[in-house]
Amino acid sequence: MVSNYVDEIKELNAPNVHIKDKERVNKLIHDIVSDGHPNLQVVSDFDRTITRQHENGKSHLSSFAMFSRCPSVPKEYVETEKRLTGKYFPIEINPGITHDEKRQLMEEWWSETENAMKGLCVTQCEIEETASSLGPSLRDGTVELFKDLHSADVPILVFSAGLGDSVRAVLKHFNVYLANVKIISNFLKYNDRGVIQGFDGATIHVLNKNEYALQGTQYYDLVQNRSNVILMGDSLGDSGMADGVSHAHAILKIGFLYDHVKENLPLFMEAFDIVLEDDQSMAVIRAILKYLL
Ligand SMILES: Nc1nc2c(ncn2[C@@H]2O[C@H](COP(=O)(O)O)[C@@H](O)[C@H]2O)c(=O)[nH]1
Ligand SMILES: [Mg+2]
Repeated sequence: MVSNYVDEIKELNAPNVHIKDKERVNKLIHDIVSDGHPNLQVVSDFDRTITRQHENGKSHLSSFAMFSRCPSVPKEYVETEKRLTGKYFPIEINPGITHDEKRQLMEEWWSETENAMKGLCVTQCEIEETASSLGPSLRDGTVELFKDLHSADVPILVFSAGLGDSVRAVLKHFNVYLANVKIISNFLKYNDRGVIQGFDGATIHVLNKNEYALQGTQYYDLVQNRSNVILMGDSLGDSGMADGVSHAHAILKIGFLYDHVKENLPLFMEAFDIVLEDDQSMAVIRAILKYLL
């Protein structure tokens, strides 16, 4: 029986892997392995977690950015989206801004984005075609990971503060929008003439995922009896994505760190059990799952 997973799993011994408490990680992996896949669920962020943070040094398009590439999107929206992203993205990844101040600024970003989308006529078909033509690269091993989890009937919640319509389109493009995958995100609301009215339901941004009430959702009913979670995210706010899984027993949190590494590393090591510095793959979660799939 393996007792020291951290030492045994070679992917956890690479120089870009940072673990604050190895004993804790060993215990979490032990509980997840011994309880088996019937007790497991995976909760993952989308933008820059399922998609890569960068490829050949170029950062990747977010799900919102993909929407702005749709042919029907007017120049005014494209310019607004570019201006807002140029203003707010540096704030999002800036470790020197307090949580409360950043939260207010993120709420502003999402609200201004939603207002700019109102009145546009962009069909789901166009969003899917654009995602297919632009499709950002997924982390290496993502398709295999999703297929392995599907074969073992392990639910995956893709919990995104991005644009759910683009998230779904990308997963469909890579044929990983499988029966075990659920998406909770900002989906577009249309009127009966196909005109965008805004987001459907409460807005999810990068700093309120921990408050999003998973209870009462179709996903929550699906995972009632699954007490163990492997959580993956690229933003500090992602570490709270499983807070809504009230019955959770072992929650193993994997954080993908890329921006402002020196300043962010201590914060990420507090928020995540395993921090992967500039790792554009799913190698670590797949190495852990080898023990139970
Ligand atoms: N290019 C744009 N990116 C945006 C915009 N609003 C938010 N965002 C990015 O989305 C992610 C959230 O998605 P998640 O799946 O990671 O939760 C966030 O990190 C922002 O950088 C926008 O208007 N344009
Ligand atoms: Mg993200």
